[in-house]
Amino acid sequence: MFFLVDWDDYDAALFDLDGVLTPTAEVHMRAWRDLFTDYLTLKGETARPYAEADYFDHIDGKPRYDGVRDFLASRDLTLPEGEPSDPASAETVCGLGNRKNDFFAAALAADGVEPYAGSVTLLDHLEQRGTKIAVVSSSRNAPAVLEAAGLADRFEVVVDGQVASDAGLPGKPAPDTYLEGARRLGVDPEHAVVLEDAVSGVAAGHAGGFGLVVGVDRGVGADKLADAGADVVVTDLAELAGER
Ligand SMILES: O=P(O)(O)OC[C@H]1O[C@@H](O)[C@H](O)[C@@H](O)[C@@H]1O
Repeated sequence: MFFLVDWDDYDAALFDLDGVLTPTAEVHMRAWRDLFTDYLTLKGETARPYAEADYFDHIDGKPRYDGVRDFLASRDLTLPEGEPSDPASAETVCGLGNRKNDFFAAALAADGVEPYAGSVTLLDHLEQRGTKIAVVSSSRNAPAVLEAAGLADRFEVVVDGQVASDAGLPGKPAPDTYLEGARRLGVDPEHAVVLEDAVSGVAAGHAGGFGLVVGVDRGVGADKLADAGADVVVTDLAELAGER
């Protein structure tokens, strides 16, 4: 059998979470749809209604408030930034982001989350061969999602949205959070693999000079991931769990 990655060439793998290890990109996607559909309707805005493509084009993979700001900009709308502590009722970038988080948290509590089976197969494979692993997620919910999915104990290094915000690191598509993940693992980015399902995340891995960027196509499209800098594109991480 032919495998796409020769793990002997790399010391570490840095995984995005939502859409790569767990199917929670869909949960985020629905929460964003609920937020912006309500928001545009209640405002009586004449702006084009929210559509599924908006998630992939403006929001996917980015930190919470960047997603709000970038979607509003796509409709020529601006709001005051506000503060992360803003209540969900506040009409600010942070308030809307926190409103979306209420939708996300309710769905996570109601439905729980199971990791992708193929992703667990790859994690087991890497653990067996001693390859270092980390999670690099834009989400402030990453620790809760890892816990709910039963994956928390597998990762000593987790760079999430809260860690990035505390350290003042710009979010994806900037490479900084992935570079921080590599630094915390003690590996050279050239000898590490980034695994990402979002265009913004693939672009971050590419900009960071990582040895290999794997695009995981969960609906974005292989062409878009390759255009953003993915070296290989797979649809299931089990495709990478073997020796070449
Ligand atoms: O959970 P948070 O902190 O609101 O972060 C949201 C973002 O988290 C990312 O991991 C997802 O890929 C994004 O699409 C999502 O919008």
